[in-house]
Amino acid sequence: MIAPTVRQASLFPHLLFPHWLPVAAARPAMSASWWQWVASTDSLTSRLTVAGGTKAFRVQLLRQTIGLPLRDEALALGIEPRRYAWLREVALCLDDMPWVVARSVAPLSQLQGKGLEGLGERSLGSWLFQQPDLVRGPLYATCHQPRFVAEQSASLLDSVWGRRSVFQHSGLSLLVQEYFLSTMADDLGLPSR
Ligand SMILES: C=C(O[C@@H]1C=C(C(=O)O)C=C[C@H]1O)C(=O)O
Repeated sequence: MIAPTVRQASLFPHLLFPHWLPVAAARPAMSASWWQWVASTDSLTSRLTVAGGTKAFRVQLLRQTIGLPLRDEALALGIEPRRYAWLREVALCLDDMPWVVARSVAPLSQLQGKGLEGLGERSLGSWLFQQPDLVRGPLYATCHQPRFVAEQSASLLDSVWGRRSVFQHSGLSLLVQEYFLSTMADDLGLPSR
């Protein structure tokens, strides 16, 4: 594959981007404003709450079930594709306007005793970032649209940037995939890429 020039990467990222790139490799195609969001490693819930100002932050649970992960999700978690997993899809909303949609995946066999099944509309981040031994793996970025399963998630598919990483905590590997929507760009005056 011939390496794209910075100009090509910024003009036609969809054509030149493999699905997931290490976040630093995606930087030439990303504005500085978006880099601040996509490359951040602290809690997205906290950042959205602050950025939203007086807007009310809410986690809208779109779907939470047991099912088979997508092939690239299983690869990211280092599990067999045919292994059942905990699947969670949410929209992170400010004043009921979705700014981010997220899909998280964890191997079912690793969930015992973690209490994640009862998370409901509490933010996964509020649980994750309380774990003292939490380790976050490298961040990857994409400009491709998310592949969600829940119908209402699919209708939200207007992602500007996506990112994902694997969190490790006491024997649990949790893949968290977050897609920043154009509604967030509009509300915060962020660039289109
Ligand atoms: C990982 C975090 O949790 C957020 C909340 C999620 C949820 O409730 O399912 C999913 C992804 C995150 O954007 C975070 O706040 O950084």
